[in-house]
Amino acid sequence: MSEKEQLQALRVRIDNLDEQILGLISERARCAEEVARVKMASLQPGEKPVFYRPEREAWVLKHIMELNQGPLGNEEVARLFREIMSSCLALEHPLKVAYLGPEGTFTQAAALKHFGHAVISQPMAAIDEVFREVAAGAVNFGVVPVENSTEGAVNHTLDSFLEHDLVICGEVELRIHHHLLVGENTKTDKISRIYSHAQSLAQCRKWLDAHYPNVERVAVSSNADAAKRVKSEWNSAAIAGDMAAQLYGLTKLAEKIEDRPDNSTRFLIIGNQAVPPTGDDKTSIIVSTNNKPGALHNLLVPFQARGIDLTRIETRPSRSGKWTYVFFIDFVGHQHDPLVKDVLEQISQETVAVKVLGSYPNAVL
Ligand SMILES: O=C(O)C(=O)C[C@]1(C(=O)O)C=C[C@@H](O)C=C1
Repeated sequence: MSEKEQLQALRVRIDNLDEQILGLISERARCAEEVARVKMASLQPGEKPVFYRPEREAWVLKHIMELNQGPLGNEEVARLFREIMSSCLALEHPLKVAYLGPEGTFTQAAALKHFGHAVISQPMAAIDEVFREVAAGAVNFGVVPVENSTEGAVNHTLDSFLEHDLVICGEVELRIHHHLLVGENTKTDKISRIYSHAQSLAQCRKWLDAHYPNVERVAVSSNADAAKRVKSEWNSAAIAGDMAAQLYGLTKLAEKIEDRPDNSTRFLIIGNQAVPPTGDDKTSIIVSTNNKPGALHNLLVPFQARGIDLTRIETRPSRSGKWTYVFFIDFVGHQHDPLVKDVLEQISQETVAVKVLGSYPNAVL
């Protein structure tokens, strides 16, 4: 067979497979519509339907990854199914999600990675605004950054939990790749200013010291804002990611300039809905202790005694008294697990206050 004939035969097979895939996706979507009808029909008076089920979504994605035998990688197939589920959920009920904007930020990329592209995503100017939109019920969920592997905690997010009564419903981790971006009018040999968010400038500090030691570094409100500014300036560049580059039509003068190749950011999904256990969960709590010697040690011993793994601990000023602190603690397990219930009971006896921010599935993707 000639190359042309071979390609033709293969394309006929692909067309045939696509038709079958389309038929199956449509059948799945009809099932999701049916699921929505069942959810609506079984509501008690005054009860609101819960269309989005993160525990079920986590199960579906893990199941697909377990079944997958290639040649596509696990992450790739999970991403495809994430989008199918996102479209099915939008048929049931379109989700509104607020994120730390503007458009083109890594937080938007995290929101789309977690919910898929069928959500209605709304950029907010500040982390606190994301919390307020969710608390007011203007959107179903919010997405905010909480920690970066190079730069540590995002304090605005931690502090917002002290002011709002919201639940953590999920987490998403994103590999952060920064690029040096320029516009079509930029004179690349005359760059005198580099814009980016302070955290991104910090994540690229060594690269900047080596390549642009004498260029002014200007911290702005987001990487997307940085990208927007360079469009109209001929002597400046921005550090931002792929989404911002695409959105503002910038080109990459240098790619992946972050100092650490494993640079990642963890984001939280905040909402009003408690998530049932999946068997692979994490719980986040805030604890305030007496300002006494050994308070932190006493707080941690009950976890150690039960073999519960702590995945993170952060300290922040409590805002209710000078030199008093609260601890943000993440650990493995769900608040309904007997062992976790037990540890929460014990620490609530030994501390001033314990607040469970939520139990949620470990990030699948
Ligand atoms: O199983 C459900 O409850 C559904 O609504 C279906 C479905 C899906 O498409 O698989 C859609 C949205 C939910 O977030 C979880 C799963």
